[in-house]
Amino acid sequence: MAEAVETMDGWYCLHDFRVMDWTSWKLASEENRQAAIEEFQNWMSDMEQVEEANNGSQLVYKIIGHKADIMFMILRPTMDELQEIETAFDKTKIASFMTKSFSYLSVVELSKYMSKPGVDIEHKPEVQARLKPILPRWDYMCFYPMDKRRMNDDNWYSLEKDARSKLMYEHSKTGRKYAGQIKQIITGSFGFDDWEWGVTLFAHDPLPIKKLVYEMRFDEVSARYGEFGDFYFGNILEKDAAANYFHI
Ligand code: VOV
Repeated sequence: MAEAVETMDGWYCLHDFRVMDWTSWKLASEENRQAAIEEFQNWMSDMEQVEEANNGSQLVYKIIGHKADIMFMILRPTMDELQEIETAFDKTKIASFMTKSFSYLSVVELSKYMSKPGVDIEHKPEVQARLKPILPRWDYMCFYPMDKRRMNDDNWYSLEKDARSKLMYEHSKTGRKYAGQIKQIITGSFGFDDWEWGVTLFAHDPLPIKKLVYEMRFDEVSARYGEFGDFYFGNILEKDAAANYFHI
């Protein structure tokens, strides 16, 4: 029987996608809209204070296309905090002008495929920083969920660990070519959501994301074993730009 690889798990993660009901928003009074925007910006400020205290991190993106308008990516030490944040947002004024289109629950994950046996890397500061990351305020974000295939001869979960490590090494070599252009956060979602991992990529320019995802399609681990869900792509929404975004 193939051996599982040990994972290191960090902050819990919620990707929360909302669709804006622009028609109701337009029908609301200027005063109500203003109050909703101010409350939203205050909510973002409160979240930023949590990040400054290093107790979590979050970003808001404007999703391009019709799958959603806004995505919150929220990282917190406990799953309970994610639930509280989701409910707190649901109770805001602006949330009553939004519907929920999709969500994804996971935990920041690093696997020990690349670590030497007997060496404890989990407590190294650089590993802890990757498990509890302050999200990069980069302009573009791409999110998609994925599985590793279990079909006939292409079953990731019956491959021996050495074979999987070799494929992951090839995967990391492709990824490293994009150092400085793309930051990836892999979150594990076994038991938490419908897919096995969430992939969140951050970039300053959209094109390297396309190039990386395309190039990785040819890595054996993706070509033979990767199954992918819907892709979401967005532009960052900073707190100070929120008034302009919601302005009618
Ligand atoms: C941006 C570049 C980039 C880089 C440098 C990179 C490197 C690495 C390393 C070194 C490791 C293993 C150790 C760890 O860190 O866990 C991983 C792990 C993983 N990756 Fe990755 N990945 C990247 C990027 C990257 C992308 C774009 C994807 C999506 C694949 C695609 O085809 O669309 C992906 C997926 C994953 C997954 C699902 C895992 C966990 C697999 C498992 O079975 O446990 N990843 N990844």
